[in-house]
Amino acid sequence: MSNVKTDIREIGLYINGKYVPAHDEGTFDVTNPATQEHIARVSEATEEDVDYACQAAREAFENGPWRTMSVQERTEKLRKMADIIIERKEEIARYDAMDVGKPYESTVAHEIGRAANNIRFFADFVEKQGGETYPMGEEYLNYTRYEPVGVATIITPWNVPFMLTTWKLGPCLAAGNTAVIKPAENTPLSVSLLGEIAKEAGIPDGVVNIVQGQGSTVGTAVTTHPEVDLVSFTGSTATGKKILKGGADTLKKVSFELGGKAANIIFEDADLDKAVPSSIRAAFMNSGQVCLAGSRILVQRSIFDKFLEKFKNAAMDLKVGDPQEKGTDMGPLVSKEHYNKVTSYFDIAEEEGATLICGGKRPDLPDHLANGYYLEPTLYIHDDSKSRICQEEIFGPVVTLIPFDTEEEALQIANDTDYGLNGVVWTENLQRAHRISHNVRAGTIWVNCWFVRDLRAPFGGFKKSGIGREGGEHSMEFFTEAKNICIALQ
Ligand SMILES: NC(=O)C1=CN([C@@H]2O[C@H](COP(=O)(O)OP(=O)(O)OC[C@H]3O[C@@H](n4cnc5c(N)ncnc54)[C@H](OP(=O)(O)O)[C@@H]3O)[C@@H](O)[C@H]2O)C=CC1
Ligand SMILES: CCCCCC/C=C/C(=O)O
Repeated sequence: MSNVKTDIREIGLYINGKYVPAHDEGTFDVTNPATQEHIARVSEATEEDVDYACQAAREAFENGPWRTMSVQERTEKLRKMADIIIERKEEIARYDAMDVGKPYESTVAHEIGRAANNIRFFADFVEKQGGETYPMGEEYLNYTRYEPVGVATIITPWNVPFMLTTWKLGPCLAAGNTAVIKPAENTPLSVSLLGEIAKEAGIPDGVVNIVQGQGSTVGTAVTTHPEVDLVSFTGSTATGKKILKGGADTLKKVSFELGGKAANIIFEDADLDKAVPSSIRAAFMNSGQVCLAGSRILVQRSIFDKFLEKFKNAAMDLKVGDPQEKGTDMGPLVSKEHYNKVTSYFDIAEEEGATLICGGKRPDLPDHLANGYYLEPTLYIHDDSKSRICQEEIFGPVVTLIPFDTEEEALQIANDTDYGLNGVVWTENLQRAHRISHNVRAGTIWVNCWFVRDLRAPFGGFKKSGIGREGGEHSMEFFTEAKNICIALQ
């Protein structure tokens, strides 16, 4: 079976270097959230398929050339993979636009380049990686090797399917592990291409495998399989807990990037010409379906009205529409189920006494988009930081403005959450910027900017936003076992 491209795409599982149907030939359908059109029929992995994929990954790890080939040879193949991703970036971005509803223009301009860079960066990283040596006088010498762990499961969410998968696959493969990837069921298209991309890059069969299907079945099977040594997961906190429990019996090593509810704190001395457009991006990029979204905007009372007016005008200027079209800022939400979840917060907000400033409904759109899951950028004001709209991850184009008076109050509100993925501070006062950055309990703090990424930096969450860190040496630490070798010299 090939990864055939017709109007309705037929997508197989990718196991041991081939696209194959499921054992029982079962499939599931994928729809385009912009229109509800049926766009793909995807093989749904059974437990036998998951077992076949995990065994293939194990065999490739133990007996294939991947783990033992020279770093130069391995990284050459990874760089080739990155080159192919760039060559095929339009196609990959079209796929993300089709099943996620992600605006094509920004995906092709930013996300796919980042995806290629995720692979290239870790190829470069391992090539430069050294080890430690600890001489014990003239008698003994210790030296350290960083060896691959084994078979990794990579589970990614629907909001950024391709880029987030490569963010894990890059260090996984660079370290010499093999992988079984399970993309989100709603958005299998772009990630399915990684099989043929790996093959073309010369990566041996069995090193990259892709199983498709539901989280509750295929996800559970692949994260509890005895041949799987480590699980790198990005998704919700609720699923993270299940994976941790399911992996306990076989002591799987885990790295979790989970949900968020970031505070974006705007002090009265902030440069609003920068803070407003950046806060708009933080609120509404990817229709707000972003773990790092600045969904709680804390604004100092003395500038509250001024900020509100500018922010509201900018939000209402965003173009909501067809993700395939140029100029679209916000596409639809990913699915009916998710649309229902997000819109349920409109009732919750009303019950909680929040003030609706704009949005809270579907936009008027042309007939061909009448069935899409679109929402207007939605803005509330609420001063109860304990309310559900201020506490829960809505994961849609819905943000709440919360007024504050003092720095202490801003910090108290910012930290009043179970999450701790990231925070944002806008101020021209250097001392205050440091103070706030040190005291917000989150894995990344952006000062006078948002979502600026250096792939060497640690990335991950405090509290219920994750376990472990990704990025540079942090990813490599997860995907390797450090081994000490002690040699008697006399
Ligand atoms: N911290 C970070 O870097 C990021 C975090 N996220 C978080 O991801 C979440 C959004 O994604 P969402 O899809 O709703 O999250 P889910 O946790 O529902 O799904 C994420 C992935 O896990 C799979 N999955 C679901 N149940 C299980 C299970 N029991 N065992 C194994 N795998 C399972 C899903 O498959 P299926 O879809 O088929 O059910 C999907 O592939 C948000 O909370 C967001 O904050 C998103 C991006 C970045
Ligand atoms: C629309 C892009 C959102 C990306 C969210 C997660 C980012 C992770 C990373 O940069 O590694």
